[in-house]
Amino acid sequence: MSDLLTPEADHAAQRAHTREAAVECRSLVRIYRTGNLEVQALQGLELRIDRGEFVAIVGASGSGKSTLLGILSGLDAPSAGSVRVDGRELATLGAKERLDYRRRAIGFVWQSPPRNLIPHLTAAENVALPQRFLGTRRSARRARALELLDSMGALSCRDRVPGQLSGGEQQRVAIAVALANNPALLLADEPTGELDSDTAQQVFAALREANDVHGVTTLVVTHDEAVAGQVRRTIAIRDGRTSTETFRPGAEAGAGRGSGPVFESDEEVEYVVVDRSGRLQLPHDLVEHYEIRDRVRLTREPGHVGVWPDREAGGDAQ
Ligand SMILES: Nc1ncnc2c1ncn2[C@@H]1O[C@H](COP(=O)(O)OP(=O)(O)OP(=O)(O)O)[C@@H](O)[C@H]1O
Repeated sequence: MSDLLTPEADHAAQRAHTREAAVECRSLVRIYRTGNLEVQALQGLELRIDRGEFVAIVGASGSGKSTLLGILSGLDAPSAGSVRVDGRELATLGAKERLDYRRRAIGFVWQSPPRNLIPHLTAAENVALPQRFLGTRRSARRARALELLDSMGALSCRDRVPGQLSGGEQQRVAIAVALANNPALLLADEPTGELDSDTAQQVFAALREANDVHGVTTLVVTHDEAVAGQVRRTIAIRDGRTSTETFRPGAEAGAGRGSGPVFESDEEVEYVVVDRSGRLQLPHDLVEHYEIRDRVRLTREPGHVGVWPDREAGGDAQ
């Protein structure tokens, strides 16, 4: 809250907010229609990610995570709202611009290793291929492919086809492919979902490397708490909206932690997202724990707002 900040800190916070974000979604809506059925997969989602951030997206099955990635990757378009990536408004892109956006601005890693690579090409050829779309010369393509494979710890895989690689090796090659055109945004949908925990750690380390060394803004959808626990910022999606955010200042050192409603400690701070109309969604476990029903009572306190279960509605004030 601004009354807790010094004027300098307040200005710095404002400057940070007006800087162009890598990703900015405003009131994002995606409705799927099949016959008479309508599913609102995204229901006014708000999201801002700064350049160079590494963010994990978590949420129950069906909460809208893949739908969001589909839109950010340019494979799908929103039904309403605005989505800007690296300065481009995606909702209004034409077909040609969309293809150009997908080739230049986005790197994508799917959950299933075989889906990421072309089976009859070697690892080096897979990494070289996307660069052809940008007209990069053959020798430069090969050199960049080897450099990226090396940085992903997969140089020894260069002359093997995907069928001769383990699942973890395939995913590390897939990250190199995703980085080939120096994208603004690296998206990964459950990239460790089909791997054992040791291999998952190696693939996750490769994603960190992509973010740290190559500086690419990285967004990873994951169910894996061990993975989410190592990311500085985790955003939870519930019912098609961003609901909570958890910051872990110690995450860079690889300090994994369990999940749970943690408000504030030396290591972890949990925030609830407030949309532009002032709406917020209380985490489910708090709603249950404090027996919150229908409405809450708000109190103005110095420097913060108190949220109280409504006694008349049966809640037990804490
Ligand atoms: N092509 C589609 N047609 C109709 N409904 C869809 C389609 N794709 C997704 N949905 C619905 O939209 C909602 C969000 O789906 P989405 O795949 O984005 O969720 P998710 O959080 O990625 O789930 P999971 O973790 O299981 O992959 C779900 O109710 C899903 O059934």
